[in-house]
Order: sequence, then C-alpha cells, then structure tokens
Amino acid sequence: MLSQSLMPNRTERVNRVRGDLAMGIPCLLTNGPDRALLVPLETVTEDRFAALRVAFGVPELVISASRARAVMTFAAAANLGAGPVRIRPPEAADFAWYQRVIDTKFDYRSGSVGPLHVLRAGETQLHQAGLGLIKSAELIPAFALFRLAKSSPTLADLPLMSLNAGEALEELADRPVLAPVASAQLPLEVHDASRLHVFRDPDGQREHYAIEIGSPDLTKPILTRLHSACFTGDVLGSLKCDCGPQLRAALARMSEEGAGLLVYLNQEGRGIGLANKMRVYDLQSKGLDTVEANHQLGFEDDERDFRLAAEVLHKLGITNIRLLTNNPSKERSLAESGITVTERLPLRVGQTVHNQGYLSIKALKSGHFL
Ligand SMILES: Nc1nc2c(ncn2[C@@H]2O[C@H](COP(=O)(O)OP(=O)(O)OP(=O)(O)O)[C@@H](O)[C@H]2O)c(=O)[nH]1
Ligand SMILES: [Zn+2]
Repeated sequence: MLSQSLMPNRTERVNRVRGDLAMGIPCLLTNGPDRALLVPLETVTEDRFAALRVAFGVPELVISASRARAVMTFAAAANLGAGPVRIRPPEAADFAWYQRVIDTKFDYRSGSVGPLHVLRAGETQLHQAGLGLIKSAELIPAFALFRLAKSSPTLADLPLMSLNAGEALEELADRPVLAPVASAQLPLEVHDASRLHVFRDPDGQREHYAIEIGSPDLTKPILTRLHSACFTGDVLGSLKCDCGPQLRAALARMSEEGAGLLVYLNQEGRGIGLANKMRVYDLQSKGLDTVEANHQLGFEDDERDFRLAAEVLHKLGITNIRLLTNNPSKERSLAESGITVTERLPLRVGQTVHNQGYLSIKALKSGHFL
C-alpha cells in the first residue's frame, strides 16, 4: 500500500525525466520491444558520452526537421517531413562530431559540417518522444539515441529513469493543468486595488500568474491581456522587441477602464527559454530574422501552448474576454479551449529602429496584425 502510494504517476515520471535530461542524465525510452537511451547533446558530459559509446556503440543523431533544413544543403534536405530527422554518423564519430552538428554558433552559410547521412525510414515514437521531451526541458532539440540490442544487459541496475514513448507523447500533448497556489492584494502604480494570483504546473517548478486589476465584473467580457514572459523587454527595457511597452500599455488601458486581467505566462522567448532566446539573438545579430533563427536552433517559429492561458481563465471563472493582442493564434487557441473572445483589441506600441525588422517579420511570417 505504501509503495503503491509512492509510485510516481505519468506526469511525475515525465517531470523527473525532464529534470534528468536538463542535468545531462540519459533516460531509457521503450516502445514495445525497442529500447534506447535518450542522451541530450546539450547537457551530456564528454566522459558520460564516451562511456556510453564504449558500452553501446555509435548512437544515431536525432535532430528536428527545422534544424536539418537549416544545416543541410537544399537538395539533401528535400522531402524531409515535419517529424524528427535521423542521421547516421560516420563510424568514427566522437563527442566532438556530435557537438559540431549542434553548435549554434556555427555559420552554415559559409560552410557545412560535412554531408549528413539521413536515414529515411524507421522513425518511431522513440524519436518523437525524445524530441518532445528534450524541447520541453528547453534544451537544444538534438539528441543521441543509443539503441539497445535484445541481448544488451538488462538496465535494471543502471540508475536511470525509464519511460514508455507512447506514454511520454500522451503526457506532452495533454491539456495543461494548473493548480492555484497563492493569491494576495498587490497595490500597483496603475491601480492600487490589484491582486496577484500564482498558479503552478504539476512539475512543481514553473509558475504562471494572473494579475487582477480592480474588480472585474464577471457578468461582462473582461478586458484581458495574455503576455508571455520577456525578461529582456519587460524588465530590462530591451529595444529589440515591443514586449515592455505592450505590457505597460495593457496595464494602462486596464487602469483607464477601471478593471482587467493580465495573464503573465512564463513562456520566455516564445516558449524556448531565455538561454535559447539569447542563442537566437546571437544568430539574429549575424543577419537571420526572428523566425529563421528559431529554425536554425531547431525550434518551430512559436513553441508556446496558449492552453495554459485558457486554464488560468477557467480557474478564475472567466469565459468571456476582450483580448488585447495583435496575434491571431492567441485568439484561435483560446477559442479552441472554450474561451469566447468577444472582441480583439490591437496593441500597437513600442516601435523602435531596433525592432522594425522583428515586427515586420511577425506580420509577414506569423500573421500578426501590425
Ligand atoms: N524566440 C524568440 N522569442 C522572442 C523574440 N523576441 C521576443 N521574443 C519572445 O516573444 C514573446 C512575445 O510575447 P507576447 O508579446 O505575449 O506575444 P506576441 O506573440 O508578440 O503577441 P501580442 O503581443 O499579443 O500581439 C515573449 O515570450 C518574448 O520573450 C525573438 O526574437 N525570438
Ligand atoms: Zn520581448
């Protein structure tokens, strides 16, 4: 009975794996009879990688399709689908070879890492789950997959977390659930009757906030802003984006109207985390635009899950909103999660000479109303 109650459930096991991957500890992925060790290339140490290579041979390299398109020649990348891309490394490939393929500073426009041998068939749930897990740990989406032959020694003695690939994929796709943790009055410059609510992901680490300005009338659509964290813009006043001015303009509008709700989501860098955002900024300083830079690293244009915002709204008993945004996908995603957006209110502020290109790419490639 005690051991049963201590048995981690699917969510808890996936979260433990995420923590291990972030520390560079491999995890065992299974899919029916297939077993493999998932090794994140960003965090694994050279010693650990070398020991695994001696024990299990040369691992497959797995990268996202967007990364493959960014680092391979146009012809070599032809006919790649959207799923993970499997690459067979040369027999002599060592740790340095894998690191070169994932090196975010390498400028592929002036050369290449050499021809990459893409394995066209055989992509399985192991690869999809591996990529999903690595991305959800905000790591560079690239990993080594050490296949374990049927005759490999049992791994029971290795202190590794084990996960079924199908189970991991279900967990990653599941509707997010947030738990309200704490809330208190917080007088703000824009309105002294404000309240901050903290919600927590079941991973126990990531938190998202709702800031209630005044006393919103729940019988009417609530003036709402969904704002994704931007440390550089919100806190430091970066001129590279429009986040800080948008945040302040949204709060000012709520203050003018006397009430509103700011949902502040910890989805830094459109969901890739601050470290990766700095990597894409570095690529942008070399001429890539905001979307190309995300792809170069191996991410999609936008990795955010706006269902989190719907979850916050539902938890606060809000289903009708007037949404301050220029981003059509926020509106779409909320509608799919049962939130009625009665009106979309544009939020065009904070244009600078430094973010002109960024904003025009958002309009051109991401369909923002700018
Ligand atoms: N990956 C990446 N993220 C960026 C870049 N510039 C800003 N961001 C992030 O983009 C997000 C912008 O969030 P929001 O302002 O809420 O959303 P939006 O998609 O611009 O939509 P609206 O502002 O509502 O119109 C934040 O998470 C920023 O950290 C960039 O060049 N690359
Ligand atoms: Zn920003």
